[in-house]
Amino acid sequence: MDLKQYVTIVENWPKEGIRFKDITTIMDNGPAYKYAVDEIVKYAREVGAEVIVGPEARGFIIGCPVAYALEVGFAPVRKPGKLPREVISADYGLEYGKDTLTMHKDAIKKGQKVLIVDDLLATGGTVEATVNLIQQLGGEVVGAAFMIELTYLDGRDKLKGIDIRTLISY
Ligand SMILES: O=P(O)(O)OC[C@H]1O[C@H](OP(=O)(O)OP(=O)(O)O)[C@H](O)[C@@H]1O
Ligand SMILES: Nc1ncnc2[nH]cnc12
Repeated sequence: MDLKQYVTIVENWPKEGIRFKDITTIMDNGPAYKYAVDEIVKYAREVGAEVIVGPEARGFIIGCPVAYALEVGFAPVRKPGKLPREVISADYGLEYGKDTLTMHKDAIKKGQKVLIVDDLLATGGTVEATVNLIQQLGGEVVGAAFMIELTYLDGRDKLKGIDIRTLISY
């Protein structure tokens, strides 16, 4: 399937100069959504993922159905003040901003094989912070999977040593 045809490009959103890749037009198409999830499920099986970790909010849209299909758990990465119990934190930069990410302290077991799933790899800041969180908890990052990669932002440079799978690139 040519998944790219289902991505909508929105010019100058949320800021002047950004070409926003809107994935809601993948999600609202049943076969396209299923194809994207199934491709990441295949990859998750290859790398032996024991738990899926996904960053708020678009990482939930794609990460949760992957975890469901594999019958493994899903651990959310959230912005500060959202998780109710004891958390660990990591700072990161975005294509259009700066923020902090958190995870529950008991979200990952030591030595657990973790696959990070998100909709899109841009500068790599979100995933770099997510890797930091998983490693603080003693998890082993076995891969990172995205529907979309913005290759011109060189996100892979921040993720040296991590196996990366993407379905569409710009
Ligand atoms: O590679 P990076 O430069 O870090 O950018 C990629 C991240 O940016 C977007 O999330 P955003 O923070 O906009 O939050 P959202 O999912 O809640 O919309 C996207 O869903 C990725 O998580
Ligand atoms: N250009 C972009 N489109 C969609 N999501 C993004 N997250 C970071 N950069 C993005």
